[in-house]
Amino acid sequence: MRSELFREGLLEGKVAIVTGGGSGLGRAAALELARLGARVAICGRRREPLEETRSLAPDGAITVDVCDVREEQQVDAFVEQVLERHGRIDFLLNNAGGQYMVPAEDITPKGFRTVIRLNVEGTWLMTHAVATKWMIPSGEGGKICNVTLSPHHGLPGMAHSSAARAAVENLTRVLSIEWSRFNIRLTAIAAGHFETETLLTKYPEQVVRGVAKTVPLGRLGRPEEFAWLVAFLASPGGDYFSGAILTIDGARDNWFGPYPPPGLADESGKPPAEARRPRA
Ligand SMILES: CCC/C=C/C(=O)SCCNC(=O)CCNC(=O)[C@H](O)C(C)(C)COP(=O)([O-])OP(=O)([O-])OC[C@H]1O[C@@H](n2cnc3c(N)ncnc32)[C@H](O)[C@@H]1OP(=O)([O-])[O-]
Ligand SMILES: NC(=O)C1=CN([C@@H]2O[C@H](COP(=O)(O)OP(=O)(O)OC[C@H]3O[C@@H](n4cnc5c(N)ncnc54)[C@H](OP(=O)(O)O)[C@@H]3O)[C@@H](O)[C@H]2O)C=CC1
Repeated sequence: MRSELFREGLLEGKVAIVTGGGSGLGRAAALELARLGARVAICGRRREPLEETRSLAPDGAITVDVCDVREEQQVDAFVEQVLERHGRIDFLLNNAGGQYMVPAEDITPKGFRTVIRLNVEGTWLMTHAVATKWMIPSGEGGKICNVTLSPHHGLPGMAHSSAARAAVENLTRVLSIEWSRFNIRLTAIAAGHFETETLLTKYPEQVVRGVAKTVPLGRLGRPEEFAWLVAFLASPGGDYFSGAILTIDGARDNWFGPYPPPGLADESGKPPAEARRPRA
């Protein structure tokens, strides 16, 4: 299948890594990069979903490795394997991540560490390995894109993850400065609510039922909308983006709920305006 948006061969010759490529946003991104001609290496903890992603891509476009991004030795071995196989790495999407929903007072020290370790340490280990094994010594640089969370003003029930994603966004900013001398460009995509299978099945039913109503556009994002942004960043169109946090969330960061709020609009859907007072 061809990309619905971009020209064929746009990413010919490029090599990309997508962590967590076996499902949801990671799968959508890996498939779009592969459709555009990139060779894509995906990883995750379970082989089966990764193989399924591979089976959906053009023959030979996607390779699969089991790798837990929290484990330093596995990350090193994975990156070395990709370099052995493909000889270069142009683009890294740190998509593997997540959390569980829980009131903050019920987060145990182990639970907090678990979420920080996956999102912050996992992202860091992969970023550091790709930079030090290829992007810096090759002299070629490259692009690294992290996945974070919108809303930035805090997501109740996800205190651990809100903290972790803020850390990843600042890491993105500081590395975009430090590693500009190596021509490494870093961005973060702050994703709002996307209709992935995990989002629709992992969280409590009442949360899933109501989540679109917390988005001004009134709907969840579609995985392909995320994948198009990733492909754009990987393409020459993304060459001058660095240090930027790109929020893709149907305006969720700026408001909590559909706009106009229910009950406030007139019959045509128009929000109210105050009457002008006569001048004294
Ligand atoms: C509206 C939503 C917006 C959507 C955003 C998205 O990101 S959608 C996409 C989202 N996608 C994802 O999130 C995908 C990736 N997420 C994951 O793999 C897991 O959610 C993970 C981050 C917990 C890591 O898993 P793991 O296998 O490494 O860890 P483990 O299972 O072995 O747990 C270790 C410790 O964590 C704690 N703890 C864990 N769960 C709960 C709980 N429900 N309750 C309470 N506590 C919990 C507990 O302390 C446990 O230790 P214990 O008590 O067992 O000794
Ligand atoms: N869907 C949404 O609305 C939003 C999603 N996000 C973020 O976007 C990313 C993708 O989300 P989504 O596709 O919805 O969720 P998924 O749960 O489908 O994706 C997470 C992927 O990461 C992999 N993964 C998890 N832990 C590890 C690990 N330790 N090492 C390697 N791979 C791992 C999982 O595979 P496996 O279990 O086999 O390891 C899975 O394929 C996540 O970071 C998520 O938090 C952010 C905001 C909103």
